[in-house]
Amino acid sequence: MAEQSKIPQATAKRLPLYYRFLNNLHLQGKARVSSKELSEAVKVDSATIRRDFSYFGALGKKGYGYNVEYLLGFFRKTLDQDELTNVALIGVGNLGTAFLHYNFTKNNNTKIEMAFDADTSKVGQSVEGIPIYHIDELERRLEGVQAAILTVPGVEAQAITERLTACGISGILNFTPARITVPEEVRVHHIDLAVELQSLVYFMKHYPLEGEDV
Ligand SMILES: NC(=O)c1ccc[n+]([C@@H]2O[C@H](COP(=O)([O-])OP(=O)(O)OC[C@H]3O[C@@H](n4cnc5c(N)ncnc54)[C@H](O)[C@@H]3O)[C@@H](O)[C@H]2O)c1
Repeated sequence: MAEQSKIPQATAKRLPLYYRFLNNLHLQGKARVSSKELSEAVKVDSATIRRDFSYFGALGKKGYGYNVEYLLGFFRKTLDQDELTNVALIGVGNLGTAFLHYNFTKNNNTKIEMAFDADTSKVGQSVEGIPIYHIDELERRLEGVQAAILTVPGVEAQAITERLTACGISGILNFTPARITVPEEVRVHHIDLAVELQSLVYFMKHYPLEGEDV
């Protein structure tokens, strides 16, 4: 990820989005893509796409667009797509089960390797081939896992986080409402659908789209 330190964070955040779309184009045998096409597919305005791409030296030619293979090669290197990050999911309830059914590896560099729950009726089962272990086995099983998805009740989040970080987990995707405290070298991304929905409605009201490319 060395190159990513030189590009703005907002640009870095859009890279997986670009990567996914370009990978699909590549699989369909497309050799090039215009910034307009990209813009419509990933819902990012084309001026932003051009600026983002200029950071990695992909300038695109007028009337030709971008070379899909070149961009993919760049993204793969930057996003470490060739390196798979193993993920553990903690809490196989409504939300957790849905995530286990979703095939993250299809267009991505992450794989849920294992899941944990405290409910003994779930332990020993598997979802889409992903085994569910008892949470008591966390320390014993986490070998080779770098990141975790937290889908347990909020009250359980901090205690589990402490066990995860003690095992060397360096990234947590937190879906619980709890604000978890972690050592400073651990990255936490918090996802709250209620906040996202509220923000969507706010933007719908205050910044209505006019249906044209900005
Ligand atoms: N971020 C969002 O947008 C969003 C949306 C919905 C729910 N949530 C949150 O996600 C979490 C999960 O929601 P849900 O609807 O799937 O709940 P759920 O009750 O269906 O699932 C929770 C699971 O965690 C397990 N669990 C409880 N304590 C545990 C422990 N100590 N160790 C391991 N597993 C344990 C339970 O057995 C259960 O299977 C909750 O914190 C909820 O508030 C977040």
